[in-house]
Amino acid sequence: MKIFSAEQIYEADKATIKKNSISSDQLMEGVAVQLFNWLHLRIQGAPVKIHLFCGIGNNGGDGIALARHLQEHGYNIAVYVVNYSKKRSDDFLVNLDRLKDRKIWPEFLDESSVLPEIGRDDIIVDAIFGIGLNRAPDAWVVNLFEHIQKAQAFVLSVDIPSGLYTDKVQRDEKSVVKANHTLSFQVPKLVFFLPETGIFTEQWEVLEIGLDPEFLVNTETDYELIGKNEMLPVYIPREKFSHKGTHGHGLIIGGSYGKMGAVHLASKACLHAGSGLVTAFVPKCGYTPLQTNFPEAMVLTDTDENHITKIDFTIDPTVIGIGVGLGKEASTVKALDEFLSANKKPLVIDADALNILSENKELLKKIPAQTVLTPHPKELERLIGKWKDDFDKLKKAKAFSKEYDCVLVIKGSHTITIYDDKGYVNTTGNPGMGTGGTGDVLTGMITGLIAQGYNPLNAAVFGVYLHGRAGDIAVEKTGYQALTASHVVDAIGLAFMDLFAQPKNRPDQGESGASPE
Ligand SMILES: NC(=O)C1=CN([C@@H]2O[C@H](COP(=O)(O)OP(=O)(O)OC[C@H]3O[C@@H](n4cnc5c(N)ncnc54)[C@H](O)[C@@H]3O)[C@@H](O)[C@H]2O)[C@H](O)CC1
Ligand SMILES: [K+]
Repeated sequence: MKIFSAEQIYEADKATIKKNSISSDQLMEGVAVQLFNWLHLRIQGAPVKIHLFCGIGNNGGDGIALARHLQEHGYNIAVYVVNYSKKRSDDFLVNLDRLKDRKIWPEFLDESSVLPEIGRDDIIVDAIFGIGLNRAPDAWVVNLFEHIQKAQAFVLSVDIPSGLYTDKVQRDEKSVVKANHTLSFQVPKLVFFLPETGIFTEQWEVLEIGLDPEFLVNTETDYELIGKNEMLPVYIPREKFSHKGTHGHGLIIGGSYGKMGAVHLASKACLHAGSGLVTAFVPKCGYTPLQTNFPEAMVLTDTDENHITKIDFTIDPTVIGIGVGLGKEASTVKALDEFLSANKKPLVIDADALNILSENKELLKKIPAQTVLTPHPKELERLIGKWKDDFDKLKKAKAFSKEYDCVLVIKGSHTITIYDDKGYVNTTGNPGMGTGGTGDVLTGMITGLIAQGYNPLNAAVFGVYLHGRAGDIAVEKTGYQALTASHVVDAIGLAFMDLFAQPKNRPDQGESGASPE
């Protein structure tokens, strides 16, 4: 699913209005009907008090139009106009008049108003600011946000939590409404997926509002949300007469004394992701544990007992995953340098191999085109430098990807894979996966996918998706606390099979997601 910028959403509105020969007011009416249907289906006429806080732009217009539908169906409503500016939008005014025609007089709130009482069991509709927010809200509006928060009532945000920008981070946390649920029009907003801004909505859901499909299909976006629908076309089916020789050979290089489990997990994940063969290249101390515990893997060893000191092998792997459990001994740094100078195979680089690259930036020039790098936030910072906020991080990551022609997998609760100018936002995974070894599993999976013929970008995006899905499947049996990296490996096969499972029937809902908390 494409993630559009605010500018593109405004363009989509214009294209829809033109193509369908409708007015912007009719588009808003369609939105209001969708909002009403969503609420009505859930509260089914219950006498719960609904407080609608409406701004004076089109987000406010949506709220005012929703209020009219609620009133027509006998709901117990209170409507407030948050008068933060004199520049009211035309469609807001049209809907305000319609409301007044029905003898509903909203309460106009400004700096001097006494704020309304809100019960804990009431519902709040937040239609104060939408995607048009372009500067920090005034202090009295921030006070209102705090008042809303203190009520502890259920907050439903219209399109986006008020106070949240679409393209930058709101510095002051109090200047954003914290929504329990956000109904986002037609497309999700990028800010729902970034660590600094995703915290403002617990759940989000897309409401189809009938924007022009041709515009949506033909417009390229900077970001894409990755779910099953995006991954199914990427999947490479197994051919009947294929054999282990046609599914590639993944080589996992890493390990050091006390960190051999990382290689075990990555190699196993590589095989479970479908690599025909897997070889682990480790210091000598890894030979016996790997051969004993993981019979499917072949094992090659360094001459050194405890660390990698020279990467020397005669096999011909399809792809190499390097770095898990590697350590940063001086002899290992030298070995990595020599290896990168000679290597011509596709690479997946993780963990200490990334740290070595960060400390020896000249080595980055030696990585092959489209190498996949899988940093967690600290490793990323060492690679690309400190960032001001999440948007700056993405900008720097894109510049880095271009400079070194690499695929950058930014690991997090919504892992974002960056290649060139584009970002792929993952939707699978859960907080149980924040546990030692899951990163090693991901490295192994991406290596295993490249071994089978996936191009590095597809392997990274698909690997991240499957990894999260495997975690989601595994956690159903273990719970968050007990989930381990081994459980994730064991569920990789189920994650593949889940691609072809029939979706559960949820006719009333669009695509949706929840923040991990
Ligand atoms: N395709 C769609 O998604 C549709 C969305 N709709 C809704 O329209 C809003 C966007 O409406 P817009 O009028 O452009 O913006 P806002 O409602 O967010 O209004 C903001 C308004 O106020 C000005 N402003 C911005 N920041 C401040 C500030 N800090 N203080 C005071 N004033 C401010 C700004 O100039 C705007 O004029 C979208 O989110 C949806 O809810 C449509 O209903 C139809 C299609
Ligand atoms: K809003």
